[in-house]
Amino acid sequence: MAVEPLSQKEIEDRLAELPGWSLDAGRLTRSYRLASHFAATALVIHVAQVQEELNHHSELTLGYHTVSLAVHTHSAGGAVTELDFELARRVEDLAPGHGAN
Ligand SMILES: C[C@H](O)[C@H](O)[C@H]1CNC2=NC(N)=NC(=O)C2=N1
Repeated sequence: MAVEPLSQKEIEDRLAELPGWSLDAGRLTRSYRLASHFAATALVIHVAQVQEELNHHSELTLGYHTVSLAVHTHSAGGAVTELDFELARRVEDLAPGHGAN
């Protein structure tokens, strides 16, 4: 997968397809709310599994009933790349199964 930095327009175009995600301080970010702390913890484990599969890792934060992600591509000097969007799409696909919104 290419690790070239995406342009602002490329980022905006991709974000338009990912409701709930935004660009904050140079990172793709999203927060999910879960029904319980255990549900939030289960989502963290699932996301960690996908991150290991992709070999692409976010700053993954577990709150009381929340899970937050912030991701950019270290090997691209901290730019946002397609690898970040690939992770975002995978998490968007699995989150509903956890009752996340
Ligand atoms: C050695 C290992 O493949 C690299 O450090 C991977 C690990 N996870 C990563 N995660 C992110 N967000 N960016 C990277 O460049 C990256 N590189």
